[in-house]
Amino acid sequence: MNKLSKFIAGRLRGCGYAFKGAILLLKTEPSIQVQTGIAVIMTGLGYYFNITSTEWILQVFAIGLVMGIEGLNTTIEAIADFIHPDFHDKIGFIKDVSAGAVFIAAITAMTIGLIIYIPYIF
Ligand SMILES: Nc1ncnc2c1ncn2[C@@H]1O[C@H](COP(=O)(O)OP(=O)(O)OP(=O)(O)O)[C@@H](O)[C@H]1O
Repeated sequence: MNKLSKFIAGRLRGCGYAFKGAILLLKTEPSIQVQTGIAVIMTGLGYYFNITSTEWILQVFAIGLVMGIEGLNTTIEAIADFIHPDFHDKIGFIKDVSAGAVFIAAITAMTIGLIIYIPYIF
């Protein structure tokens, strides 16, 4: 196998692991399941109100932002629990700021949603 084929095979294997990770998140993480439900509802609303291409881009971006950061939050929680299963102030801080990042993304997504849909509803 030459260098390029090895490189491509490695990237494809990486995509496979990443896909497996996304499926694991969907199967095991309640917050991701809720966010997937919200994403489906928002997609339905997008079709119902026939939102513009720019609004679709913003909506898809907002959904991806929240779910991506939630995935990272899950990872950080899992690492924290693995390296230090007992109670520790530092672990509490790490988990709190990680959850804070999800909160910021969620508020951003909610604001985008309100800016898009308020003019269609009222
Ligand atoms: N080992 C620990 N040491 C100190 N504080 C902790 C520890 N584990 C959890 N906490 C505190 O409890 C909060 C919730 O932690 P937990 O791991 O249950 O996350 P969660 O937000 O409930 O995550 P999920 O619902 O995604 O499992 C943390 O943000 C932190 O304040």
